[in-house]
Amino acid sequence: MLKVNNLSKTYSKGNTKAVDNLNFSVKKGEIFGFLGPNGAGKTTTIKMIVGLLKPTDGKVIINNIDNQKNVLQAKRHISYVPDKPEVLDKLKGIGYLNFIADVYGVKQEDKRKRMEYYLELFSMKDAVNDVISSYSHGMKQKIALIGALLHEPDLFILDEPMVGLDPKSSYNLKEVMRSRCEKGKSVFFSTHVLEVAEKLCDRIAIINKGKIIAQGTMEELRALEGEENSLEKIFLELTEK
Ligand SMILES: Nc1ncnc2c1ncn2[C@@H]1O[C@H](COP(=O)(O)OP(=O)(O)OP(=O)(O)O)[C@@H](O)[C@H]1O
Repeated sequence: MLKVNNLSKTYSKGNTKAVDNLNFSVKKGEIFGFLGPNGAGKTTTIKMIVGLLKPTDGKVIINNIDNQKNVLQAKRHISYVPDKPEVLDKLKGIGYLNFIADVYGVKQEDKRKRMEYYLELFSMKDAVNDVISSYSHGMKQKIALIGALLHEPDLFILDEPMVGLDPKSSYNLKEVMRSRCEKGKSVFFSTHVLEVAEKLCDRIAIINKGKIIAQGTMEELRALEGEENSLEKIFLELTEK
């Protein structure tokens, strides 16, 4: 589903590599967690995966499509929700959702059913006719999430998705992530919430100072640092080395 090959990024302002030769892949039907301390390179990596930043080196392949050679085709397979979603403020929630569904060519009947389902799930039915500029941070995040789910992406990419969500919405989002994987779709997300990663992810990669320092299933990560260790302990031990 997603292959990241020798991916690097050096910002023109900085001398050091923000992302340094990353290699990993996300399989069909898998939830993949991307963990790392502040400034480790998570957002930079995600922006390269979704085609918002040009890599200095390396490749991103989405469903066998090189995202630098065929940006639009690659984008059809993904949805991305950034950590601070910038949804079109002047639109009403419903206008935004219709706009996104039309961009992706979602059929009317599918659009109606999916909107109804996700608006109910994320308690946004009452707010959908209000202007987005009147929404709270969490509500903006939820309308962005709903918009991102309308075209049933093969790969759902989320940067810090739990930040700003109330417990019920956070729980529901985790359920959505699980159900996407049961349908053979994939999820890639960054998080600082280690308990979420531990419970939810099939595989995890830990990035520190631009480099992946460990990746694998929870069992494989535990084998690196000791059988009994929680992800928190493994994370702290690996990132403080
Ligand atoms: N536009 C930019 N120009 C120059 N340097 C940048 C830019 N964006 C990020 N960086 C640098 O790249 C490195 C990685 O940043 P990035 O935002 O990818 O980290 P992150 O893991 O997402 O961090 P956080 O968890 O704090 O959000 C940092 O050293 C940061 O200062």
